[in-house]
Amino acid sequence: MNPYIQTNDNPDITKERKNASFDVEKFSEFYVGGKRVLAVRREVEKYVEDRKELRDPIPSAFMSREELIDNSMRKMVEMVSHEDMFDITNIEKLSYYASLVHVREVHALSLHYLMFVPVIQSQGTSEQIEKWMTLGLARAISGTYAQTELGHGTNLSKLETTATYDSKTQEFILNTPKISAAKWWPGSLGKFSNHAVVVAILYTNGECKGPHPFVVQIRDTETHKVLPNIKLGDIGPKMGINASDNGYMIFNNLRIPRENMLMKHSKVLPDGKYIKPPHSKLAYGGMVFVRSMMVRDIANHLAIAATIATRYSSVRRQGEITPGKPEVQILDYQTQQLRIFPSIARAIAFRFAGQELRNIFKKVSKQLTQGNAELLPEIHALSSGLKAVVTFEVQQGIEQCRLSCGGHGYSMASAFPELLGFSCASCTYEGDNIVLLLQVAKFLIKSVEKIRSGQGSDLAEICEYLNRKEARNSTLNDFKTYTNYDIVSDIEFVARRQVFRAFNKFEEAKKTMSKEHAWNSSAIEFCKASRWHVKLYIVRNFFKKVDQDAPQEIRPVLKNLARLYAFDLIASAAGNFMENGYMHFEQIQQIKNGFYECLSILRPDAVSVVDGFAINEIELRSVLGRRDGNVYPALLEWAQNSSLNKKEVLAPFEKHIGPMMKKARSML
Ligand SMILES: CC/C=C\C/C=C\C/C=C\C/C=C\C/C=C\CCCC(=O)SCCNC(=O)CCNC(=O)[C@H](O)C(C)(C)COP(=O)(O)OP(=O)(O)OC[C@H]1O[C@@H](n2cnc3c(N)ncnc32)[C@H](O)[C@@H]1OP(=O)(O)O
Ligand SMILES: Cc1cc2nc3c(=O)[nH]c(=O)nc-3n(C[C@H](O)[C@H](O)[C@H](O)COP(=O)(O)OP(=O)(O)OC[C@H]3O[C@@H](n4cnc5c(N)ncnc54)[C@H](O)[C@@H]3O)c2cc1C
Repeated sequence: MNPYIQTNDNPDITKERKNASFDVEKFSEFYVGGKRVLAVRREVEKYVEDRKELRDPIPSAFMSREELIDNSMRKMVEMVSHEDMFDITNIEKLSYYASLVHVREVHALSLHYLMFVPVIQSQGTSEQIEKWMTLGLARAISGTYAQTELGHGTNLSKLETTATYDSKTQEFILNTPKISAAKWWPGSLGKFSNHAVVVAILYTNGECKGPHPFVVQIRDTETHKVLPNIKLGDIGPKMGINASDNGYMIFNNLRIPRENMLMKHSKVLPDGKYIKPPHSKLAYGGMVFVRSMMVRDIANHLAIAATIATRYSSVRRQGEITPGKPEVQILDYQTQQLRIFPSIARAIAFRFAGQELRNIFKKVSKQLTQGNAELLPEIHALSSGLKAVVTFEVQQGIEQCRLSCGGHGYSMASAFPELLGFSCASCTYEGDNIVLLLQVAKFLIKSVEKIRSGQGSDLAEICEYLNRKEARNSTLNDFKTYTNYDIVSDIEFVARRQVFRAFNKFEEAKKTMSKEHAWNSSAIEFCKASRWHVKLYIVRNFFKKVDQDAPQEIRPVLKNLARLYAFDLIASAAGNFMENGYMHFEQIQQIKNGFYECLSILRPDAVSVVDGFAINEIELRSVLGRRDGNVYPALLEWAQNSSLNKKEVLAPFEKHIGPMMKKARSML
């Protein structure tokens, strides 16, 4: 029994659902992470559906910025008051609940829960955790994470906000020495947070010790007025995420107690003596945490976009394939499938990679709490790489899905503008993608150095392919007999060659210039190497998940999607595979044929696969993607929310165009 089939739905979409070759419910269970997870999601959905107060009174597209903020804050306070749902001991349930209430908004406590509280928890001493976490978890205070400045975001060592220790008073003096040092961008800083973890350059006993985190109260907890020696404000409207008051902050020699420096890893003793952390980058742990959370979350945005585009394309009829026959569903066009189906496959590939990353992150966090930072570089490289590759491809995929919906895709009713606004931001926040790819490259360099110095057996598992023996040619003969193992081996070959190419270029360049200039002159090759390394990880993980974990009933549909993903990857980088004859022209043709076959195998199942993503209507928030496929009446109804439709003749007409035309008529 397919729960998506209901009476009064658009007949085309119903027909699609009836033709599915697999059990949608089984697919959903596997996709979301198990039967129990799906049941919890349904329980949360019902809960939110039944409570009007947790929902938007009108579509958010029709709200002004003030209304957006008011509505978001109202929902946030309502959301947290339902303690059975907002249960911080059950992060899966809580984050799904929050995503249904807030959809694609960053609300006033997003940064509080995502960065302020976790950073205190991971970087604070037990006394600091006791003090700030108790207040934070009770929501007696609300905090944000203020690191980026007007002049510096990426290059943390050159941040300019200073925290100078005064041993006489046992205080830090926070200061913004010049305009470029103003904090700029932190979410919820502009108007709502009353505390912040501020990252500032520490000076003690006259020595600079680099960036460190400090807990700073920035507004009065009773009056909410900005505290003396601080200037705060909103930075203005952005491409998206406008319910959030991203803000600026300027300090004028603000004094805070010594106890406000988060001192789990590095410490400043009362006399100003500095104690180094066990690993110099432990203070960056908050960013690693968010990057590890982002991957699965942003993959879901691509799943949403693909759902909208697929459902809409199944009910939209335009043009003919056979002359004289009725207009076809646009999903039948092969070019439409090219625009949408790779996004369906990627959404799944990225979700599985995000799930795996979260599992690894949990393992590393446990080790870190026991003082073991051995796996920190590995998780930093993996989370940086996945964040960079996934956010970029999600953003590109959403745009392809938008284009596939023609004019209606451009309307806010489609949800694409807000999906795009969010995904564009995710390419930048938590580290610009290029910068993060270069971080991955540093990790790859170390692996190659190990191989070259005869320590190839000592590589992280994720880099073991770098030490495999070179094959001279791809063994691909016919795509039908091209096994998952062969596909991975061929992608490994290209990834390995690119990593060594970048490394060799770097080594060569170092002979004639400084290491830093050599690095810059090899950076494009290194970014390519990092991308291949990450994409290889994603493909391998996708196949592993399908071959080892997927239930038998849904394995064929998932296997087709995994192959579609891999064939697309190879076909769109054919040059890399053909270089030096590793693959020849006919083999690339085989890959393309395989890709075309994957598209046509997916076609009759496409609607059911996106149904299988189990995305609730509230989270979808799209007229084009609605489950019942009744798009046209819904678009007309949606447009009635426009304030322009409230009056028949608008004042600007009476004021400007009306008189102009009247005058023109009188002169004829
Ligand atoms: C409860 C919630 C539930 C669900 C939510 C789910 C999902 C969330 C989804 C959405 C989010 C929604 C809302 C949030 C919205 C916005 C939030 C945005 C917040 C921010 O943007 S905060 C600011 C982020 N800023 C950055 O990321 C800056 C990027 N820069 C850097 O990371 C670093 O500066 C650097 C890595 C580029 C360089 O650092 P450096 O100057 O110190 O460099 P060095 O050359 O000295 O050292 C490099 C050396 O160090 C290693 N290294 C670097 N970082 C790390 C690390 N983190 N861990 C370990 N090692 C690290 C690096 O590899 C080099 O090593 P080497 O040995 O020297 O080669
Ligand atoms: C919506 C949104 C929310 C945000 N929220 C927060 C927040 O809550 N708290 C917070 O502290 N910050 C926040 N930020 C800031 C964000 O983290 C930074 O914008 C981001 O880290 C990039 O830094 P930047 O803006 O200084 O870019 P820059 O570092 O100036 O980068 C600009 C360009 O220069 C290139 N570049 C820079 N350095 C290098 C290099 N070493 N090698 C090669 N190329 C380089 C980059 O690739 C990029 O193309 C937010 C940003 C956005 C958009």
